[in-house]
Amino acid sequence: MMLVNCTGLSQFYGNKLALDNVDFNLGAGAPIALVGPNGAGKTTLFSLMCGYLTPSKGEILILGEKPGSAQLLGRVSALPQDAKLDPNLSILSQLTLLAQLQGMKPNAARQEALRVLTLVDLTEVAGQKPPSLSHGMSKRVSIAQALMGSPELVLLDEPTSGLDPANAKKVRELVLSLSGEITFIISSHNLDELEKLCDQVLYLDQGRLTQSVSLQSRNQAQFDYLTLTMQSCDADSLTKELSARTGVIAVTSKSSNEFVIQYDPALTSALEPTLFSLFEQQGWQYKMLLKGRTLEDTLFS
Ligand SMILES: Nc1ncnc2c1ncn2[C@@H]1O[C@H](COP(=O)(O)OP(=O)(O)OP(=O)(O)O)[C@@H](O)[C@H]1O
Repeated sequence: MMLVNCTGLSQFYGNKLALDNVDFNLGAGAPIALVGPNGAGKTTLFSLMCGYLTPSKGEILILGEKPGSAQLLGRVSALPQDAKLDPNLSILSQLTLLAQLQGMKPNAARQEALRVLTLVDLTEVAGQKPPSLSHGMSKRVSIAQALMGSPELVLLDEPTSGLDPANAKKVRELVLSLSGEITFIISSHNLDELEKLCDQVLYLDQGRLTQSVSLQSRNQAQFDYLTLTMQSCDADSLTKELSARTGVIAVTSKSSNEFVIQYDPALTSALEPTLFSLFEQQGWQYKMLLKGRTLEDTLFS
């Protein structure tokens, strides 16, 4: 069974069309990214998947059921963009209460609350109330809440916004470690992060689904890419020299020291050694050479 089926999905707020005839199907598996500029309709799509909104037109099914239906209780959960915790209850009490609302007995609910707090590395704040937590800690508590029970689908809206780099990394590691059991759909503006986590990317723009990119099939494409960052070089000479190498199809400069090289792997067995000897001949220093191209380049070039 598909995890999400979306057919002709449209959503109006009054006269404002926030989602425009969106169609896609998603299977269970590796994390899926939902990307798009501000106002593209990402939160609206999440709200429809959670059952907070009813579609104006079209249909959405999660695990074959209508979002919000009793059959999905405990199987789908979400970290909303502006998740709020109850300021008057300790973290442990409110997570325990939420676990009880999922049908657990008080003792089991408390154990479950402690289990998810351990996952986000926050057992030490179990007895504290939300106002004494930092923004990043509150965010991790909300992520813990989304992991309670055994959900099959977890929707994370901007899970690392406002987190420091170390905690953002912890959240990414947690998502990866759980992604064998849970399918995550992650909305974020951080393309570098999504690239590390996701195999598939849905790109929304002005309410329309304009691209659905599989990062795996991107790696099996006819042409390959290298992304090159130079320490020092003459950009025009470098572009000219690179373009003259066998198998190179195009060289695009992203900035004065960053270049994307598109090449045909059938015509050159290994381009990298050729590049290294070119740098040596010319006395150019490179900083970084990456196989492939970034998600940003894939979506916007
Ligand atoms: N409750 C609402 N009433 C009226 N218009 C709304 C409402 N919620 C969203 N919109 C509009 O619908 C469109 C899509 O909004 P949405 O919040 O889904 O976008 P988003 O992709 O999540 O944006 P962001 O990246 O800024 O969070 C926007 O034009 C927004 O102004």
